[in-house]
Amino acid sequence: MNKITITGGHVINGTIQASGAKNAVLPILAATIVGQGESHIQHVPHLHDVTTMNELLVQMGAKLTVDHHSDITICTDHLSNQTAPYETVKTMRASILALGPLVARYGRAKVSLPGGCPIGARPVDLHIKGLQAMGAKIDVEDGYILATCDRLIGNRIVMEKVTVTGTENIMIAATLAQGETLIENAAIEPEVVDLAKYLKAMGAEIRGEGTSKIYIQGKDHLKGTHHAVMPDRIEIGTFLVAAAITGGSITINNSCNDDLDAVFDKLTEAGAQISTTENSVTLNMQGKRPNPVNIRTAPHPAFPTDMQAQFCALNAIADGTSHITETLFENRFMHVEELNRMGANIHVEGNQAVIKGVKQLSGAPVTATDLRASASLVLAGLAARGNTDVHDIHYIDRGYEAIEEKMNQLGARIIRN
Ligand SMILES: CC(=O)N[C@H]1[C@@H](OP(=O)(O)OP(=O)(O)OC[C@H]2O[C@@H](n3ccc(=O)[nH]c3=O)[C@H](O)[C@@H]2O)O[C@H](CO)[C@@H](O)[C@@H]1O
Ligand SMILES: C=C(OP(=O)(O)O)C(=O)O
Repeated sequence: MNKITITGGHVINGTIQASGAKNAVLPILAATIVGQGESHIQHVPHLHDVTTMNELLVQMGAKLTVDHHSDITICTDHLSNQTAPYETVKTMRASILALGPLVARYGRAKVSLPGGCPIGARPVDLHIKGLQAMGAKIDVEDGYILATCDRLIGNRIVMEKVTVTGTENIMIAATLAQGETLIENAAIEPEVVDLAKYLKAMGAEIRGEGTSKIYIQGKDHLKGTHHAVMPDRIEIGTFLVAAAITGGSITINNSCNDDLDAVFDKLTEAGAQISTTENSVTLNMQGKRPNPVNIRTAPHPAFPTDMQAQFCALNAIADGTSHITETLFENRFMHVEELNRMGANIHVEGNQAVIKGVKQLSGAPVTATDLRASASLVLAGLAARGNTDVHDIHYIDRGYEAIEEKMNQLGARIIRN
């Protein structure tokens, strides 16, 4: 079941519910480590990465139960093992998020260095430097980060680059440190804010989340709590593009519209009509061919790199030429060659893709190379003439809950085989 077949040419039309955000639930699950007692987490999406993070916590000694379809209860009172092994970390880079919480709560952590990821080198030097600034002793041996401390001590940490999981790792660790930590040049992504909301409900004292300066006053203990995970803005963006690329219309309930300004702006520029209510968004493309849109990815609130591949697919059938510049990851254009196999005309020079829109893509066998590359190939398949087989589709299950069910509910023809 590692291939899906999309029969193109069916217009996306209808209503779906957004799932909980992958990039919020993963740090929140890691943050359960710093609490005592049970946490009840709602809107947990069924994703491969979530299963991996849960397995990691259970291997460490956490007690975890699935209460309803998407609610879990987790208790991390007795973690006898503070290791994140290579076998787990190599499939999910977010496992690095166990480092800060483990060393903060247990004074010890052994986390495998994340493996080379197809979208770029993705070092974790800033996670390490931040924890060192708080007094952790860190050695890298045999592919593992070994961190130890008596108790972390709050400090002023200036991040050399904006890093989302780096900010999250330090922020979680600082909640149990002695004294105050200031993270400067912090990431302001909505998922960092959702994590801070969870930590504050556990009793943490945090100010400034959502800005580039986050202040954390360390506490002796934190307790388990309730939290509902925020909606997945990248899933929402991807389904909006699905409607736009087929000339259709869609309403997505449980949307976080304030976090999607840059994506809405580009879809509007592409010719879509977008309207919102407090927690839903409706896009209508009225059967039109998209206008080409230029994009430059950058940290929030600019255009998200996790939506870049999907807009490559949209621009591939646009009426004109567009330029997409990727500024975050050095190797995030692997979908381009596959889109070209489907008749797209895209040329990559350095960190820029020049896309000459074609009237029609045609179905072809293609191979997914990473999570968002898979999404872009599915989107292209929806608009293409004939059948598209996307091989190595397992990547998509890292980040999209029940993607073929949701797409088929909207009129797509997708089967997994
Ligand atoms: C689980 C999760 O939330 N993943 C998201 C997170 O990844 P992730 O947190 O890994 O991405 P970062 O924000 O850390 O990466 C931003 C840039 O900083 C560099 N860097 C990062 C850390 C470090 O120690 N040293 C360093 O040089 C990276 O190589 C990259 O060029 O943010 C990315 C950028 O929005 C998204 O694409 C990912 O979906
Ligand atoms: C790159 C992504 O995720 P991760 O950081 O988990 O690899 C993504 O969600 O597009």
